[in-house]
Amino acid sequence: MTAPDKNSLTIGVLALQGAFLEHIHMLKNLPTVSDAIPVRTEEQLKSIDALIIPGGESTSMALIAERCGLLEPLREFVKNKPTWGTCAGMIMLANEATSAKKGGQQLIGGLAIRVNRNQFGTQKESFETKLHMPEVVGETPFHAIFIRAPVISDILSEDVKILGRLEQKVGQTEAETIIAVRQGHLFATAFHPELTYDNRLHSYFVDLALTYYSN
Ligand SMILES: NC(=O)CC[C@H](N)C(=O)O
Repeated sequence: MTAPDKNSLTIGVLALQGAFLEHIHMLKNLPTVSDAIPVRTEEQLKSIDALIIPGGESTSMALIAERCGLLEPLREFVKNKPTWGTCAGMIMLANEATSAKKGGQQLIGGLAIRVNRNQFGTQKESFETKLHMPEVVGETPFHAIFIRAPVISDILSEDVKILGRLEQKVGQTEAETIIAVRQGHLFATAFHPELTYDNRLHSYFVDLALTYYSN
């Protein structure tokens, strides 16, 4: 792995659709981030050390990425650069998705999980809950916002580590359902951490990327 010659990173946020500005604001407050930029072109993708794929609508994001010729460059990027998918971004990073758009939808893939889209129902069924994720954020629980969120229904490789589960049953969805995972340099969360004032998940991801490049 070619190490970027620095101890702070340029992080990109895929800015085709969805909640990308909020991620950029969170990243700009971290001392280990030298720059946080919106990514809309292959050139911008080449200039960053790590990427966040935000929440939004995975079907629209995939269509726009395809039209901009970004789908293949993104597939190459995630092979060896740290990437974090949140909500729709997690769907994009997954190798497989159920409840996908009729006729199928394009994914970037790379993360060996199967996700189920819109697990909790429509916008009305959005909810907030506390999550205990000690390996990610220490002992203080993280306040998580789920908006038409997916869940991780299956883990497809032993390399995938479970980092978070629902603590209680939500509607028809059982407690213990997986909502955060990591596979080496790839990280995925089913909720929207950029919509809180808590930047511990962003900090975790930047540390993951710094560690990845220093090894
Ligand atoms: N908040 C979100 O990112 C929602 C994801 C959306 N339901 C999708 O399938 O893409």
